[in-house]
Amino acid sequence: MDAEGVAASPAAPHQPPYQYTANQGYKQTEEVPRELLRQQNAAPLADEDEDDDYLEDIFDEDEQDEEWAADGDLTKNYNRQRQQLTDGAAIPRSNQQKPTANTFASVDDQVSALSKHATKIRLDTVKQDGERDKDKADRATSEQVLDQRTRMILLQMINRGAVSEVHGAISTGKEANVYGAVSYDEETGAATQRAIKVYKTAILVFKDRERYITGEHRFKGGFDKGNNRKMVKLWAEKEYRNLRRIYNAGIPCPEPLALKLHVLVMGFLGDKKGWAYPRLRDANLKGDDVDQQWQSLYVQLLGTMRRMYQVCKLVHADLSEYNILYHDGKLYIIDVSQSVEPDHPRSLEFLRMDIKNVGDFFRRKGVDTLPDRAIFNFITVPEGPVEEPELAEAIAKLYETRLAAANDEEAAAEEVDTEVFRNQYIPQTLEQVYDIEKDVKKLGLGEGNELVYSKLLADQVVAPKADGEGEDEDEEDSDDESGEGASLGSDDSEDDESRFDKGRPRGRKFEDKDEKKQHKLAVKEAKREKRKEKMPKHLKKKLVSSTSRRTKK
Ligand SMILES: Nc1ncnc2c1ncn2[C@@H]1O[C@H](COP(=O)(O)OP(=O)(O)OP(=O)(O)O)[C@@H](O)[C@H]1O
Ligand SMILES: [Mg+2]
Repeated sequence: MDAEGVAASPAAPHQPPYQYTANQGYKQTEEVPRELLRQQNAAPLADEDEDDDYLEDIFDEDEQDEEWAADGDLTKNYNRQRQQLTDGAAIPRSNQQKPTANTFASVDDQVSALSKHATKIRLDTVKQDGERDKDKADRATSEQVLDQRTRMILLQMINRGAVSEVHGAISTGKEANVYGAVSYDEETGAATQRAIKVYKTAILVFKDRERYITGEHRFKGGFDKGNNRKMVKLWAEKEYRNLRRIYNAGIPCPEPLALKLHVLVMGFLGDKKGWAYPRLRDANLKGDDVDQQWQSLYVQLLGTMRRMYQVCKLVHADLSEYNILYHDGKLYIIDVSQSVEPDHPRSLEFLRMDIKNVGDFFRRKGVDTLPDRAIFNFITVPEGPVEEPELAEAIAKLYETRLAAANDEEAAAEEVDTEVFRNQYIPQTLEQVYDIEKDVKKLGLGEGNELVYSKLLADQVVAPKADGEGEDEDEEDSDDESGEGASLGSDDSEDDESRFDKGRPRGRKFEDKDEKKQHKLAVKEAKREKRKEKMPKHLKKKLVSSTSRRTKK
């Protein structure tokens, strides 16, 4: 293991450390801090293609307002960066029409100006539990070599004040690395820990993720599996927005703080010294009522799942003891990039899988768990509480009804039922119902409860967000006419009329086909008209920067 991140020589702020050659990309010159040089020599970076725009999109100011999402004061951040950059080098203002010739110069200058922060990326400061995984700690060091794009984004984040220093990896995985970071208060100097999740752009595992995206209306028009970089950016964006929903609903999770391309800054779940909370899997409960603690954690989690479904309109879709952190009796939900909305064609399947994983884990901990089907209904039925302590009370009732009926025979029947449930096909739309006539007959006979999708039928279908709800999470897209929650790829959303379908009673499937087509056409036309009136980006930007922008909520 070589000594990464030994103090680098200070960067020379006036010299661009890179030279741009057309069609060859960026070549480093001697002015590069030693640290950066070592990074470049360290390993072949699979991700590093030599596109002309390899770094350009990072500095693309036109896109910045959209790509840079921060909960802090954007204007302040923006001005601070402008200020800091112009301190170091004369930077041509490039936010007018983006003259191509100038952009390259500007990128060089900006890279140069940012390199003065190079020493604040100190990946040698790895904070990992030695007991937990020694190999992993070693891997952390060898795997945390950053590609230039990521490095630039991190420097930019430092420059903008999103974080003050980036430290070593807390976790290195197949799809993402999570780094520790610190933010120092400008006035008091007080340190706050942060976590930065960096999605890997050169990965094959993402292919598997297609199933979470296919059918996801939020990815319509924005998903291009041929382009890893774009895809990973979408993925990070999805995690950011999902986190925001979950955080705003008051569910314990990392606070989403800033996002740029494939790099996400969030609140740190851990102590003041930078030690992360353990995963639920590794939680070491103490005391003489450990069984009781596991039981109440189980109940807590079921409540959280229902809240996520009913309030955030999300199914986690990768929920397990690995994606939950534990601290002091509280469960924190993490890793939500793959979470889907209830109208995703496979959301119920994912929910069932989540329920199974959770149940399996808690059973291993000795918890008397509820049957999967009962939980599935508890989570999906629209009526009922979505807040504590009512949620826990509702679960207690589920236990009571079960106990009242409990005898050996019924317990056995319950087990069979759970097996059946786990293997049952869950139709998500009426078109997917195998034998609709049979099911309708069942309904007529008052046996609708036997249908696995019984809680989701017409009048009970999960309602979409009421108007005005969820606004808080979409401030920066305030011109997005849909007002939709976590939309992605907002520029290419013309084909995204599915969002209008969202949450309509499934009965709409019965609508006359032509009528439906007409409706779609009308919606499309209306959107086209609306776009015509849309202000060009550069004008909007100018206007925005001349007026004071949104303030922190
Ligand atoms: N906000 C946070 N605060 C503290 N630790 C975190 C935070 N986010 C993630 N971690 C740590 O990083 C680990 C990986 O995070 P996460 O589950 O989000 O990544 P991942 O998508 O599973 O990555 P991969 O699949 O590549 O392993 C977590 O198990 C947790 O230990
Ligand atoms: Mg994970």
